[in-house]
Amino acid sequence: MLAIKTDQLTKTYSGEGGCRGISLAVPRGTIFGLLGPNGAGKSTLVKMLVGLLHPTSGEAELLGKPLTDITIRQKIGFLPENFKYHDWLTGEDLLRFHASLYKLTTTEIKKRLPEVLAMVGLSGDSHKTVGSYSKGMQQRIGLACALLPEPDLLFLDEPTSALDPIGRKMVRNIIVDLKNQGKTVFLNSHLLSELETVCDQIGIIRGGTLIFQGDWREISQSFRVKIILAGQEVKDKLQRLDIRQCQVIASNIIAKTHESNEAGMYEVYISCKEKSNTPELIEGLIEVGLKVFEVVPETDSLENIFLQYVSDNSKGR
Ligand SMILES: Nc1ncnc2c1ncn2[C@@H]1O[C@H](COP(=O)(O)OP(=O)(O)OP(=O)(O)O)[C@@H](O)[C@H]1O
Repeated sequence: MLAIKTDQLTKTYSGEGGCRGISLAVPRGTIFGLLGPNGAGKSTLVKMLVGLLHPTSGEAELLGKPLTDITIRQKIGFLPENFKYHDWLTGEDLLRFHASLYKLTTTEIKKRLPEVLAMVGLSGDSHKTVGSYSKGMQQRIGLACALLPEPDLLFLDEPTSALDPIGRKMVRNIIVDLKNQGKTVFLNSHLLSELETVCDQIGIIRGGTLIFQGDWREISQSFRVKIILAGQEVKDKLQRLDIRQCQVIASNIIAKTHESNEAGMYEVYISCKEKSNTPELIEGLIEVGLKVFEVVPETDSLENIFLQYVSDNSKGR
């Protein structure tokens, strides 16, 4: 069962910008992270999905219903990127207002208000006006509004941009709890280290086009080793190195031991298909007469993969 399904979804602004031909499938009960450089089209896509923008073309379904079915919005929570709430309302008033938009009953409001305030850590501040809240508190109350209807699908656009590390952890916990309850979370964030820890799948968007969707761990299977070594004719020897499944990515001299450039201490990055290739690699380096001082395994991070995708011309326009 899919929580989100889009088919060639497109939104352009007078024929420019926005995003084009987005075909996406997000399974229910998962956490999906959308990544992309500034101006890539992430917010445009989210705004179309939550009904704030009409697509120029293409189709989409949320929780099995077409975007045009507005009843489904009662099951959807949304925290916008540029949140700006009514300054003069208290936190509680704002929640009541959103509860009325969601058409929650009096009984549901009575139960849900204290629950969401506790979830976002604002129980003691609900009587204060939103205008007196700090930016982080405003983001928290926005999240509380999005959580009000116990959403089956929650869209969070940069949910932690104003939060301190404690607030970020709180959001992470909320997201993981929702997933454990079978809900779906669609996250838009530049904080890749956060996405890395929670997301089941990611989508990478560049220049308005979706250039990757899937489990980022599957494309991070190759791993690198950083090796500090020394010797004569290091570059030649590295070129002659013939180790199965291993490839030298870069070698930089970090200290000269003689006047000649040919001898010195080098920092070498080598990619290996599998971790089990490492002993063979070290043996190979020693066999060609190099002295190995340090071997540091480096697993690919989501940040590395993202940078590689958005800078690689072969992977999108
Ligand atoms: N209202 C608008 N009118 C005209 N162009 C727009 C409008 N909104 C967005 N765009 C353009 O569409 C493209 C995608 O913008 P969008 O805000 O969706 O990107 P984003 O990935 O969310 O960026 P960021 O990470 O900076 O928030 C950009 O080129 C932007 O200039």
